[in-house]
Amino acid sequence: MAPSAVSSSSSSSSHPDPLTPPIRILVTEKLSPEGLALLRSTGFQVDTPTSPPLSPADLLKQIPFYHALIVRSETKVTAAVLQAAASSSKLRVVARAGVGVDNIDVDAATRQGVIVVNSPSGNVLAAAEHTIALLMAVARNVGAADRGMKEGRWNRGALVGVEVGRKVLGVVGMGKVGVRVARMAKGLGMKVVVFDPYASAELCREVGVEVRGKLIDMLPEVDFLTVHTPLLASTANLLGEKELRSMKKTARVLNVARGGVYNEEALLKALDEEWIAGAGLDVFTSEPPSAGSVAARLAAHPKVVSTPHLGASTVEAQENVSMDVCTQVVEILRGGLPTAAVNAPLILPEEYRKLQPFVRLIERMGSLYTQHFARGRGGMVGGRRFELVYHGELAGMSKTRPLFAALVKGLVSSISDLGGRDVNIVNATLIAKERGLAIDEKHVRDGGTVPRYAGAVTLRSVGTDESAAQTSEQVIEGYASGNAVYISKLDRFTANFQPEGTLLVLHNYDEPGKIGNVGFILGQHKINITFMQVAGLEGELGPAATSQLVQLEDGPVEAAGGHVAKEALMILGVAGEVTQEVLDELAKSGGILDVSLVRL
Ligand SMILES: NC(=O)C1=CN([C@@H]2O[C@H](COP(=O)(O)OP(=O)(O)OC[C@H]3O[C@@H](n4cnc5c(N)ncnc54)[C@H](O)[C@@H]3O)[C@@H](O)[C@H]2O)C=CC1
Ligand SMILES: O=C(O)C(=O)COP(=O)(O)O
Repeated sequence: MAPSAVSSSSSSSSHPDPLTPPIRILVTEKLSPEGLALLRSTGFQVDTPTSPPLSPADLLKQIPFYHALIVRSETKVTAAVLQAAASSSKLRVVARAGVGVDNIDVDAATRQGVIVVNSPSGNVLAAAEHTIALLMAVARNVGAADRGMKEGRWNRGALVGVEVGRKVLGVVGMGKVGVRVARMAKGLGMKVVVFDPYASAELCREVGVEVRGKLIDMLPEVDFLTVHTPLLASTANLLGEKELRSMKKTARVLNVARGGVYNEEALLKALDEEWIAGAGLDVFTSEPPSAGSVAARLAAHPKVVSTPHLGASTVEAQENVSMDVCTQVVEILRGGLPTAAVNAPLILPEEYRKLQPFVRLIERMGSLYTQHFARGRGGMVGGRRFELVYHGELAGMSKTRPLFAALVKGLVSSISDLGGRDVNIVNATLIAKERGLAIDEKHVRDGGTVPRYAGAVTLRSVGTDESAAQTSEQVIEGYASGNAVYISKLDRFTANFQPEGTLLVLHNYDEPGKIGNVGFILGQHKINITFMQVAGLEGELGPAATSQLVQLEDGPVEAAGGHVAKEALMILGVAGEVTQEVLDELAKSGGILDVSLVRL
């Protein structure tokens, strides 16, 4: 059923599509025709906005019918919208034809596995130019002069302005827009000072701006102030009463970023009480400002030049953003990768059913590696060479990027924070490089040592460092059966356990009484054992077993009963708090070689 508040069109497809047609795309705001034509040329059904636009209630009703949603700044893609979309599991992507994604609940989208993409630079020149337009308009009272002329007044005396050349412009946020504004302002003969705690010092030097360490210290020196930060919890109300009071009475402020970066009530007061001289505002906390709101009073204020969120509204910018996001939507709906994902996942929706168990398996193998081999045994993850060997059905797959990303994620996420970044398909290669992880992928069609499973993986690691400990080979093997994943080999031991929850891996001599001792220690600490498995040496029953005996100095170990002790791994699933004290007690218990605690 076609939605009532939108018109639709489609054309036949020349490309195979992984989703079941008809593939439907909802565009809720005006988008340049170039992008729409691209969508239609792929055979997708594109529903474009009609007048009046979809209400929030209508959007909730319509969204379950769509695979993609394309918006600009007016549509609020709330958690409720994403929840409604989840009812049909169709929605793959929300595309923002522009920069700011503050109107999209990105976390909720991530939780639902919906990719959010934007056009990170398609409209930044337009936004910068609009900032300069407002700068000049505010300096020369262009708005009031135009209004007066249209109303038949010739009031030159009341419209004397100020020059911008040789004045100081303060820029808050030296990102893509901020840098362009700074360059243009320099071209106008202004001195530019900037505040951006995350800006590159080199870039600032290159643009020729002076960096200030504290916003509050910069404010008293500026004649004009412009903000170019995203709207985040940390930038909301960045400019409040205290900040505005610290400025010159002749200063003028600009906002082509987002309503709310200046506290609107404080700004209104600053204008009314003449703490500052004027403002140029393109954005407001509610758009359009609701009648009687502070935003509406600001827009109507005689000292304000206001525009209705026109920063990105140029023919060129709209063509850019339209093509940027429509190209990405097509790519995602065909199972490919976006170029500007705001929340890139580890795995794309299209690949989900087939790859998901292996992504989970490999992520857990990576995490098990780090916690068992590297952390548990004082080794390292960085500086090692890893080999991911795909067997069985996986050997025939060419698109293994999510598996590579899953390994990087598993290896690094349990040991350190990623500087605020989560590993995903877009950044995995970069993060691996930063961490010094060399990862090779191999496809082995003969099934290797695990031929009985439909899809199995071997993770092998060799140190690139000179020391013996770092060069030794370490191996983990695993396989997926249905949705469940299993570890079938850990180091030299043949196992069969699900890598889940909290695990204790004890490397020990396989001799009587060991299990009882371990159980006793855990019991004393009120730790429950949820499962237990003893993993023997690989090929234990065959001739290889004898060569795997533990060598301590001169010869094989004599166990308590006088027989030769062999090594084993005891793998325990546990529930309860495993403290360092517990680990130390276990490690000291007779016959235990080492213990590692693994949380998966
Ligand atoms: N009015 C309009 O039509 C348009 C508005 N925009 C708005 O402009 C914003 C900026 O766009 P871009 O320059 O492309 O973003 P960007 O991400 O390239 O730059 C943002 C800059 O803000 C800085 N920043 C973040 N928190 C800060 C803080 N607390 N104090 C100082 N600096 C901080 C960042 O370090 C970064 O350099 C967008 O998020 C969007 O909201 C963008 C395009 C059009
Ligand atoms: O790209 C941005 O962040 C903008 O603010 C542009 O908004 P718009 O697409 O014109 O509604």
